[in-house]
Amino acid sequence: MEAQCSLCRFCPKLSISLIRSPNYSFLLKLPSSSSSFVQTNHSTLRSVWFKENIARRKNVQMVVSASLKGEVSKTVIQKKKLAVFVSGGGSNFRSIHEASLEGSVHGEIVVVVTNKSGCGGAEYARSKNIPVVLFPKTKDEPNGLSASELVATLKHFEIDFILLAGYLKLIPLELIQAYSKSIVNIHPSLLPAFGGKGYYGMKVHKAVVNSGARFSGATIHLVDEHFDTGRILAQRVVPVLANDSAEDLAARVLKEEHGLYAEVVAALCDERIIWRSDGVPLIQSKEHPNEFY
Ligand SMILES: Nc1nc2c(c(=O)[nH]1)N[C@@H](CN(C=O)c1ccc(C(=O)N[C@@H](CCC(=O)O)C(=O)O)cc1)CN2
Ligand SMILES: NCC(=O)N[C@@H]1O[C@H](COP(=O)([O-])[O-])[C@@H](O)[C@H]1O
Repeated sequence: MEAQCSLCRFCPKLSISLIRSPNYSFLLKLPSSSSSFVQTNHSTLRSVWFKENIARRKNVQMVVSASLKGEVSKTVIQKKKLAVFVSGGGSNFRSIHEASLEGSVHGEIVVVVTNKSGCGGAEYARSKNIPVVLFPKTKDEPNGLSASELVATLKHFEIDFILLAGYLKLIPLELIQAYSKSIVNIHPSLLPAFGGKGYYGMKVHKAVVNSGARFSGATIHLVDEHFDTGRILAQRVVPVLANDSAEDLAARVLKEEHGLYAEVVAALCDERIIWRSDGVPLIQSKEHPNEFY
C-alpha cells in the first residue's frame, strides 16, 4: 500500500511516498525519474518526526531528504532575520509582518530603517515594539546613521535579508557590498519600464496612465548600485483600464504588491532562490519543488 509519507513536508525538493514492505520497513519512493527505492525504517521516521517537532519550537525548519544511497539527511533552515526599509505608509511592511506572525514567512522582522522618523511605517514598527533606525544622516534627520554605522547596526542584529518597501533614498554601495544578493526592492511597475531616478510612488502610476500602456504591475528585484536596475526576481501584472486614474491604478497594483512580496520573502526565508547560469534568479515552487518560476 502506498501512503503519503510524513517525510514529504520535510523534503519539498523530493516527492517521496512511502511503501510499506512485507518486513515492515519503509521504502521511500523517489521521484518518478528514478524507479529506485531507498530503505529506511520506522525508527528513522519516528526520530525525524520527533526532531521536527523539537525543531519547530526552536525557530528552525527541518528539511529531510532521502538520497539515492538511502541516507536520510536532514537540513535545518534557521529562521531568517529581516530588516525592512520604509519611507511612507508602510503597507508592504505591514503585509510582510502579518505573514511573519501567521507563519507563512519563516522570518522575523527585527529592525526597521527609515529616512523619515514620523512616517506611517515607522509608527507601525514602534506600535509593534520593533526597533527603528534612522538612515541616512541629513539636515532633517541629524540623528541618522552613516553608511558604515548602518552596516555595523545591521550586522549587530544579525540581519539575513534587507527588504526595501517604499524606501526612497539610494542604497549606498557599502551596504550593497555588505549584503550581496540579499537586498530586494519592490517597485510599482513592470520594470524595466517606468523605473529609475524620479520614478516613485504616484509619479510611476501617472506616467503609466499618461503613456497609454494597457498593462502595469509590480516588480521585485535584487538591489544594485543604481535605481531599479537589479536582477528581476518576480512580477505580477494588472490591467490598466480605459478610464483609470493614477489613484485607481495605484490601488490595483498595491494589492498585488502585498501578495507578491509575502510570497517572495517566504521563498527567500525558505532558501528557495536558485540562480540560473546566466545570472537570472528563479524561485523554486514550494508546492512543486521540481518547478521554478
Ligand atoms: N541602490 C539602490 N537604492 C534604491 C533602489 C535601487 O534599486 N537601488 N530602489 C529604490 C526604490 N525606488 C524604486 O523602486 C526608488 C526610490 C526613489 C527614487 C527617487 O528618484 N528618489 C528621489 C528622492 C525622493 C525623496 O527623497 O523624496 C531622488 O533620489 O531624487 C527612485 C526609485 C530605493 N533605493
Ligand atoms: N520606486 C519605489 C516605489 O515607488 N515604491 C512604492 O512605494 C509604495 C510604498 O507603499 P507602502 O509604504 O504602503 O508599502 C509601494 O507602491 C511601492 O511599490
